Amino acid sequence: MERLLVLVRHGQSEWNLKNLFTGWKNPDLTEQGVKEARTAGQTLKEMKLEFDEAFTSDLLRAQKTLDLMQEEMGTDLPITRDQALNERDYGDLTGMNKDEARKQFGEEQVHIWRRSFDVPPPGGESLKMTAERVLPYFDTEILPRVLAGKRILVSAHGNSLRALIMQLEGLTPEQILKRELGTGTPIIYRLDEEGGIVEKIDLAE
Ligand SMILES: O=C(O)[C@@H](CO)OP(=O)(O)O
Repeated sequence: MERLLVLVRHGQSEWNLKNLFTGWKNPDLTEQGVKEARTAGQTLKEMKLEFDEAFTSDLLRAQKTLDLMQEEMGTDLPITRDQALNERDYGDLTGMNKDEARKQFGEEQVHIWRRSFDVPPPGGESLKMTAERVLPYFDTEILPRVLAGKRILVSAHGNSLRALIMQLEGLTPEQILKRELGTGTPIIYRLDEEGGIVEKIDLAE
């Protein structure tokens, strides 16, 4: 039985390009983001990976990434969209330029908001809070399917995927916060019957 789980962060969005805190805002992909998504689909096709179902967030950039990947793979998978997989909510920082925020609040404070485990940005979610909604969803909706032999593709976001990867790979908060996920770069996992990792191929490495 092939217990295949592939995670992909959406391609570059307009707000990634403008260096704005994005969170639950809904910008589209840039031209480069479209290319990244297509390349991700082509790569999975070249690797002869096949899927039974796909999951994505409630946000356009992740949904569109999945659609473009499917176009390249020539598939029409059943898709489940859920806001549990959305990006971390950046609260009051949403829409602010990341360099401007550093000038206003200081480099260290902004780093704490972006990459500490349990300090939320004002009015937003910490990675811990993000994990508290992503992981129950993963554990009830996605993992059981993978363990039952369904091959699953997940298109989501930098911080919602960090939460997933932290659990999957058994990483500490320090380890996961150092891990940056490239846009449109799939990570391929094959799991054993208990959800342990048998094989991991990170196309960014
Ligand atoms: O702005 C955001 O929503 C995220 C992802 O682009 O940013 P960060 O890398 O700062 O968590």
